[in-house]
Amino acid sequence: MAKLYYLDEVNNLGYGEFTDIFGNIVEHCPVIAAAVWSRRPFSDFRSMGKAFCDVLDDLPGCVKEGVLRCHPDLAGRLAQMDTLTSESKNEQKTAGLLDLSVEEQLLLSKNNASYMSKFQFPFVICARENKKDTILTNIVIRQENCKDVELNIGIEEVKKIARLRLMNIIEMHQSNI
Ligand SMILES: NC(=O)N[C@H]1NC(=O)NC1=O
Repeated sequence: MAKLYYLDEVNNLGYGEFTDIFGNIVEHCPVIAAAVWSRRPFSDFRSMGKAFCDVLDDLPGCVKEGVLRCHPDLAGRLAQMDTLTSESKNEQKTAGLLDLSVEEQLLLSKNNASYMSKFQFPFVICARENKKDTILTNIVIRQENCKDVELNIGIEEVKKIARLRLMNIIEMHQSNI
């Protein structure tokens, strides 16, 4: 089990250590953690989570697209090669995406490709808050949206993923130190 950090420890970290620890709160985007560092001290878990959300909200649209592009396709090539980050692998596993039937795999691959071709960024959804059936439904429905709407939905999903990843690293109980 990975070490859990108390907020008072987090508030005292230098930016190098902070970025090492929180660099994948947003998938493959350590620059977001490096920006969040300067928003310390955090009074509670909520304010730390909000700092990640605020940095994401402040990004221009083209960089938000870049953040989405740092996410792997669900049950895509990286999953098949077993080269996902440990966070993404656990999330995809929890949703049942690493255990698809041949038909489900083909359906998801086809929709990953058509979504990408329409929006030029991958379909992003918080896998831990969904199951494979809702993901397979959502990837079809969301292709009806326009690009601006999908960019916003994608970033909101990144925030949900970030909040759950943060919960795995931050000790929620008060430190007695
Ligand atoms: N494409 C996509 O949604 N990927 C992400 N979703 C999630 O919960 N973890 C991921 O890596």
